[in-house]
Amino acid sequence: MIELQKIISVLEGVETLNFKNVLVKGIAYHTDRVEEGYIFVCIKGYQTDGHLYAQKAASKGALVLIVEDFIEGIAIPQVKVSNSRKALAQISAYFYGYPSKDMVMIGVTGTNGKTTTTFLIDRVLQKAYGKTGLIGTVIVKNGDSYIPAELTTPESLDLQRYLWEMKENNIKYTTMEVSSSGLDLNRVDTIDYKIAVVNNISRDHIDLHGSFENYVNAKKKLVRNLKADSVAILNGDCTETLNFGIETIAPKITFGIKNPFTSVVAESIDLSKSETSYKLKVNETLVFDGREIQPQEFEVKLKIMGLHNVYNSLVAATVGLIMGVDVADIQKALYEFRGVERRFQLIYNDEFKIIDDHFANPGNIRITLDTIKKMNYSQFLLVYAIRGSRGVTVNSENARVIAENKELFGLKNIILTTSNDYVGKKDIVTDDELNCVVKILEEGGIKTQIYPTLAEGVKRAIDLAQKDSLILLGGCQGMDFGAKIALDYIYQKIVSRQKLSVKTLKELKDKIYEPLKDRVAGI
Ligand SMILES: CC(=O)N[C@H]1[C@@H](OP(=O)(O)OP(=O)(O)OC[C@H]2O[C@@H](n3ccc(=O)[nH]c3=O)[C@H](O)[C@@H]2O)O[C@H](CO)[C@@H](O)[C@@H]1O[C@H](C)C(=O)N[C@@H](C)C(=O)N[C@H](CCC(=O)O)C(=O)O
Ligand SMILES: Nc1ncnc2c1ncn2[C@@H]1O[C@H](COP(=O)(O)OP(=O)(O)OP(=O)(O)O)[C@@H](O)[C@H]1O
Repeated sequence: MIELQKIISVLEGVETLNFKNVLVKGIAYHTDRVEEGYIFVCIKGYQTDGHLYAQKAASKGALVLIVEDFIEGIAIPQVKVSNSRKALAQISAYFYGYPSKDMVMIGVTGTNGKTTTTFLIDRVLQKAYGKTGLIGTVIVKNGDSYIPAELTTPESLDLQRYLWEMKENNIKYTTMEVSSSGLDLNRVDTIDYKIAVVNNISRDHIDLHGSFENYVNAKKKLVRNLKADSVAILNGDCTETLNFGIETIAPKITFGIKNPFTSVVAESIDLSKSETSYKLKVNETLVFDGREIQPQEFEVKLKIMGLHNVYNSLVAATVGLIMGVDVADIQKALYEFRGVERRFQLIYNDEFKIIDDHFANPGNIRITLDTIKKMNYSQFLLVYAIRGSRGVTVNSENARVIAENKELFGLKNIILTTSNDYVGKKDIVTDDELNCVVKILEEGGIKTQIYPTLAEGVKRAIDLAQKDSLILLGGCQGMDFGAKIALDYIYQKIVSRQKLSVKTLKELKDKIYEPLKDRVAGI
């Protein structure tokens, strides 16, 4: 229990009403989580206003309200601040004893690749140091245990609690995804990142931020807040990302594959097989935390495919190098990693291949198609599930990138579907969303086959597949519905073609569903 006076001493310019120095047991920003003796922080949100729930919070036992406007008729102490989200971040960090100060915090932002890159970095650090923390879109991992994540970057209160739990578990290295919303909505205020990574910047989340400029500006907060003894790791092939360099006083390390003058570069990249390989070259002496890493080169091999994963693994290797991890451990950790679900995930690799990918924004679509161009296959089939609820602008931008890559698509080998048979009401694809995609593809000279349900679309692609075809399940496929439909259908087809004994049937089932067994394969 902490005195209210002490907690609010970390806030600037507060005004109080009915002040009493009560003892505080906890903090909540949602009424559902309020308990006796808690502070309730009233946040003016996008959907509703937390101030409207103050009475309910008080009746559940809240002892104090943090408000942006005093609320009449509630007798408990009220502390008025100019920004409740900011205040939530500050009091949460104080309440949990600033746990991040005892850890090396690594923050990864960027439009694409945050999840994969954080998993890869975590793998490298885990190999070297044993217990590590990882926070992102898929999971929150504290050493050996993990829970599914609610957001990419948790709300500040939850984030501080996770970090406190990690500190209690003696975790010294935590890697986390830092989303634009996380930065914009003060979720990571008070966290000092020792290493900040900016993977790449392209258009995304315009619906959340209002404009691309606002989105980029939100992301820049990550490097702006770095101290001089930290480091910014920037993608040297992406001009938008390189611009982040002038926003920070921290030293910079660049990585890339196109610009041979980046600090760390990947050369001789081979994407033609089911495994990826390249030569990592450190072009200059890297200095971090009193360590000097001399120019050198070594081989990197990956089980995960795709040009984007060359970038993601370059970042992880760079973090490993500057953290003093042995090259052999870096190589092993990167090679052992089997990928994260729906991130260019190879889910079937037999007479033909099936890859499952988000395919969600222009950057992600472009790099996925660029990778596909470098692969060997007899025929490429794209099952593209349009994103419901994202609107015409987002869907048109995505369709334009597909149309720019016309050379990949022969006659009618884009199968357009919706996931209306699987998603909830709010994600149903509207006629406008479907029509804008069809129009852009047709204007770009690409013909499509349209199937209203995901099940029909996926099955059609499998029926069309020939030896060495490559099927990409891209777009909104729910969590893994597209993958499940595909594997179920392949299983049924094989079973109906052959007379199999129970033992071989089981073997077949195990083999086919293997990639889905452990969907968070990074663990
Ligand atoms: C768009 C967005 O970021 N929304 C976040 C925002 O919600 P909001 O402003 O709409 O909140 P609201 O529903 O209006 O409620 C206002 C306040 O009243 C409280 N309330 C509300 C109802 C009630 O019964 N009782 C109650 O106390 C709420 O807890 C909240 O404090 O603040 C909430 C509390 O902090 C977040 O949970 C919520 O994330 C929602 C769930 C979400 O989907 N966010 C996504 C868009 C997001 O943040 N994504 C990024 C990745 C995307 C990127 O790269 O930027 C991420 O980091 O996950
Ligand atoms: N470095 C990269 N550059 C461009 N695209 C990438 C990169 N890494 C991954 N991608 C693409 O983005 C998709 C999502 O990858 P990942 O989940 O790692 O990114 P993310 O930024 O965390 O996105 P999300 O928050 O949706 O999980 C991948 O399937 C892949 O197609």
